[in-house]
Amino acid sequence: MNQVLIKGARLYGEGDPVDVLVTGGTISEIGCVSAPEDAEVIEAGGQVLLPGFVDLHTHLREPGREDTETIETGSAAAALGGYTAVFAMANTDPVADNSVIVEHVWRRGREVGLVDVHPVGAVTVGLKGERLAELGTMAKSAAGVRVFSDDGHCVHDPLIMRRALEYSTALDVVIAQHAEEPRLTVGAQAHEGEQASRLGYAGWPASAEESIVARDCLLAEHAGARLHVCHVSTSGTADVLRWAKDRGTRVSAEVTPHHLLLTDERLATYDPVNKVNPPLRAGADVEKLRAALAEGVIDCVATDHAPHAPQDKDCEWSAARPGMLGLQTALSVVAATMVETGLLDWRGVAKVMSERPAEIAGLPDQGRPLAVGEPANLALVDPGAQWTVRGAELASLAANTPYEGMRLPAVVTATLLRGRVTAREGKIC
Ligand SMILES: NC(=O)N[C@@H](CC(=O)O)C(=O)O
Ligand SMILES: [Zn+2]
Ligand SMILES: [Zn+2]
Repeated sequence: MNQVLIKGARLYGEGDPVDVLVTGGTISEIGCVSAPEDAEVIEAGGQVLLPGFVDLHTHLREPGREDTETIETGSAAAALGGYTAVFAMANTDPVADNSVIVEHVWRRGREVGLVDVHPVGAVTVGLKGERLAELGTMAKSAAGVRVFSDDGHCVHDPLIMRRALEYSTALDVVIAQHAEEPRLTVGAQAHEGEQASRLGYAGWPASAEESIVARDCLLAEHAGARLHVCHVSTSGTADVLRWAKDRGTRVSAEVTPHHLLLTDERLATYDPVNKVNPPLRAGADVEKLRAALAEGVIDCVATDHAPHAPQDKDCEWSAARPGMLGLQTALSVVAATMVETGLLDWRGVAKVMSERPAEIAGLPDQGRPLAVGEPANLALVDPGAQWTVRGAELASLAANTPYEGMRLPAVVTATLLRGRVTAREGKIC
């Protein structure tokens, strides 16, 4: 049986270094272990061992835009970023609104084998917001869809959203909402505020997000359903989430690394690499989002990894597509914004990047404790190392990273999926 020995790792960055032996797909021994014959040995030198990361929000672009990302290249980016499971959004072409597409994505992910690729099913047919898609058929398909979202679009019709939430309770699935009241964002190009006025962009108001989140929390509460809020970007949304959670609403939420680090000040260059939906917000929002994540008001970090072709990004701002790469930089941005600031320790990072997202999506074998008998889905992180981001060197087919040339802390040095090394020292295995 395949064996891997991780020598001298600090579990969750705590205590003295220990050796972790992985046999088959399982952690078989923790302590002082001498290397069995034939075991692959990883010298950890005191690095931080965490459960493999789980991304609830990834765009892999297959089928339809294989020129920007495929399940294979996106899986490689995920493995290099420390991920062992990703949720592939439904806004592909054709849309993942039926069991044929979700089963294709699921099977292709298995064939590539670098990360568990879980397809997200669309809530409405063709993401049009008019008719519910066949949620039950997708949930019962081989792909076993557990998360549904029209991401890229908001399920804005309250009657359709109510029906989706009610239907979801019988299937025990979660509806993930891209919260954007479309009537409030017609022509919107940037966060509504001083910067947008100065640059002459139509504003994307915070209330477009907050009004939908408040509405959906109430709809979910009345339906007894589970709601997940995608890419929270405003301070007011954090307040609404706290209010809803205090009432006992079954709501969870994610924040992206870019909304934890970047502000709309970046827009001064007019470079569309900074264009994203929801838009980069003000400094006060960023501060509030970090605090809300540290407190658990926001449950987890999700990348919203959104690859785009050069011709869709290197153009006039208003014509450019929104979205930015995220899988390979997420851990480092979380280290910079949450760990170096003292807001989270590494155990906290395990919670927001692995344990909570696995719970939200109902994955039984991810986000598990680092203990004997548990599945060996692992990420090894060198907390003291730094690296310089180069879009062209990332595994994604696209290169639209907003962190180009930035020096970031913390490097993922190895990733294990069910005991198999998928990435090591920046290379795919
Ligand atoms: N985040 C983005 O700006 N873009 C996403 C869609 C989305 O997440 O809303 C995309 O698919 O490119
Ligand atoms: Zn979205
Ligand atoms: Zn998205």
